[in-house]
Amino acid sequence: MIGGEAIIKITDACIFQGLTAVLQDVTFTIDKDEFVFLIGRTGSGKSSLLKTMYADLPFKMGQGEIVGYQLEKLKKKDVPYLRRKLGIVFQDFQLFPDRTVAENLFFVMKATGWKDKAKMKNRMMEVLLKVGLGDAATKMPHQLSGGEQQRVVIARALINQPSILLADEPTGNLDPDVADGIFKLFQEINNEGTAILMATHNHDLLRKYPYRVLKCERGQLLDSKTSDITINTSF
Ligand SMILES: Nc1ncnc2c1ncn2[C@@H]1O[C@H](COP(=O)(O)OP(=O)(O)OP(=O)(O)O)[C@@H](O)[C@H]1O
Repeated sequence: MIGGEAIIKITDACIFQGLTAVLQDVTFTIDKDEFVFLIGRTGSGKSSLLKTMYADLPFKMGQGEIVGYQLEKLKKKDVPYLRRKLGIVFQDFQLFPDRTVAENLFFVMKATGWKDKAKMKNRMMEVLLKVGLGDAATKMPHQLSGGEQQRVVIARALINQPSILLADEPTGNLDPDVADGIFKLFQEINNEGTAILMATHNHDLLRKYPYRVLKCERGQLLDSKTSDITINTSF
């Protein structure tokens, strides 16, 4: 186990897409309760880094520990357990369009070992209330706005009380006002003790909220804790 309050500790890692090294010498730590932005130009490696964190891409070099799992030693059978401890808000993890919101949430619960119907129903309502959608359980995704659908995706990510949320462009396709609401929801979740690592291209958010920044640039990962990072250029 990693000491202190770290939830993610990556040392000398290399992030690969196939045989191509997308990022090299990646070293960073994220503590419990931290909110961290992940930025960089399109194609610079943000999604690849996040995917490596939840074992969608193999961890081939260096050491990595996330929510108590050693990434370099991770077995295929461990992956679902790792993912249970992470909340993942990704654009390619969207809702099933032909199932209600409740069915979408129950699907994840069943897949992650929930069995007791009453407990499942309670938890479903809890996470929907948390994201401000207490009346959405019986709706189909297409009956919800883009922002509301994103809230359901966040509710789904919260089901198993993750200690960190990994989010890839969660405000990407939303109007600025709606995006702001979604961002505030992430802040609330963070204030209640869940760490957040959020990839974003949204300059306004970065200017408005001076959280720590990790930046993918020319095959390296820069950290605002230790380097001067410009957020105005080279997105
Ligand atoms: N499935 C894949 N197979 C092979 N190469 C990939 C794949 N996905 C991404 N890449 C490559 O890996 C590099 C990093 O891509 P990645 O998607 O991680 O960037 P990103 O910073 O998330 O970009 P964006 O801001 O556009 O989402 C790019 O050169 C990209 O072309």
